Amino acid sequence: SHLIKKNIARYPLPPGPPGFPIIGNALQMPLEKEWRVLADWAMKYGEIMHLSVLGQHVIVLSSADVITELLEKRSANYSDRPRFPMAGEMIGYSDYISITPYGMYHREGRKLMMNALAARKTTGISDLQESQALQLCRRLLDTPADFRSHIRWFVCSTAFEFIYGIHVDRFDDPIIQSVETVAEDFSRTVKPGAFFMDTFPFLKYVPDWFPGARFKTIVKECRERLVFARDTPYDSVNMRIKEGVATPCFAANLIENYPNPSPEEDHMHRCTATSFYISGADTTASAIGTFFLMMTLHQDVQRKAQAELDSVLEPGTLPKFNDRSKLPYIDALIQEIHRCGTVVPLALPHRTTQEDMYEGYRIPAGATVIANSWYYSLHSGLQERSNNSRAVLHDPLLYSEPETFNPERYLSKAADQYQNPDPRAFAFGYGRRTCPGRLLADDSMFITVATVLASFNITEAIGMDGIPIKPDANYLGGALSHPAPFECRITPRFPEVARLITTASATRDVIG
Ligand code: HEM
Repeated sequence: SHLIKKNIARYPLPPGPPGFPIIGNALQMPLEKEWRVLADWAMKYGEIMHLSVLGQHVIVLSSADVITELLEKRSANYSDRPRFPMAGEMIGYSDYISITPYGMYHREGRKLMMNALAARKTTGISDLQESQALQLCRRLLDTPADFRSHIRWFVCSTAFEFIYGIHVDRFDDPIIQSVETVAEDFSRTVKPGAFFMDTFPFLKYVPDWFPGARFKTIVKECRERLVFARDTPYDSVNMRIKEGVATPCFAANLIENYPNPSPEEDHMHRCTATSFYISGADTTASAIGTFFLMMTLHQDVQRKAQAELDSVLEPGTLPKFNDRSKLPYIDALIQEIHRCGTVVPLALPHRTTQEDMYEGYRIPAGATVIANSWYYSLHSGLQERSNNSRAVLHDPLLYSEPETFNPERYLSKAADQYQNPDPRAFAFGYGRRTCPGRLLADDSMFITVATVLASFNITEAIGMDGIPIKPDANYLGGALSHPAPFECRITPRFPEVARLITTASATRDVIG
């Protein structure tokens, strides 16, 4: 093996944009919407590229083939995460599944999550999602203009109820606000290069009083918020178990199944519970946000989806999970939402454990490996440019006219099985790091999309001047991408909607 290693060392690194001595491509790395620039570079340098950022090897993968080969087939070597000195070690996120190094701790945490989610149909999670979707509609009925905070309420309260058995009625509940901030902190600080700290790890040793050391204060605040969000709800479940009044939930199950945890186990359980929230709420909210945005922009798609619902549902009823197999257009719509509004455009960075070879190129050990899953831009200007860039969900070879929002592309698949692959195969990441919450997120999307479209029309908001406002479909964000704030008009499809929602939720409450 020594010989093989020596031989690999002779092979070149993959091609990439020329950098400067020492800092490499650091100055060329955009701080916003990196996926667009990386997609442009990929057109020039190919599906596997090498960048050097302050001595760190970064390998960018931009096609389904190379991603499948490396991140999936060779996943044993591509499943570590880069270290984030600030976010990971100083704030403490490295104990949470999404960026914890590959190994036992990671495997155990994932297993706990996957087991809990595999049983979702029988343990009441699906029932919870159905009733939460009705609550969401009731809120949309009462205060439609606040739809963005209703979406956030929906994902947060569903997560809280499932993890801690705590019912949260209001979005401005202090505990929800605190975990929301933690999720934002995470997205901001985990983005590679977002913070100088993670680019210049030695700054970790700068004393607090040093001018410009404000990041130390930020780290301290982030850390305190994280500890609060991790322990407050978990402790309350512990308390309720002692008092004999706990309701079934993920945390209560853990506490009951492991009656005498070691301090390490207890810490791991707390972090795993919080991981559901940190990784699951913001992501799902972004995808639901894209749903509202796309419905505002594409009335024809909305009409078709509603026509399908009307043809399948008994009059006077709202959708349930049982209806899903009869709603192929709704499923195609969800696929197109994942493609166009890619929530995690660059997945999360992976890291190689050992040196590797691919098509004559050397991939160093410890390299950061980024998969460019992104597709999307409705931006004028970028629309032309986007034809020249390359990334999986945006690859014209896979999805013809990738700029067009068109759910039908998935329905005519029989014509060519290699065209229009299900975007969920990319949108949830890759290999042994693929999103463990995928099916839960997919259920949330289905029940929200179906219930909202059965009940409401979503159209452009009307400005003060009486003219409809067309949202400009811009995306913002750190590691996660969100539709920029926009307005839309949400009106009941027919007069009995209010009664329908009330009756359906009342039936649910009785069953629950
Ligand atoms: C639309 C919703 C969602 C999207 C688009 C999404 C996407 C992703 C992506 C792209 C990754 C990175 C995979 C990789 O590194 O290759 C990921 C990781 C992860 N997601 Fe999700 N996710 C969503 C919802 C959820 C939900 C609901 C949960 C919780 C139940 C969740 C929990 C996680 C966790 C724990 C990880 C880290 C996995 C690991 O590092 O092993 N996600 N997700």
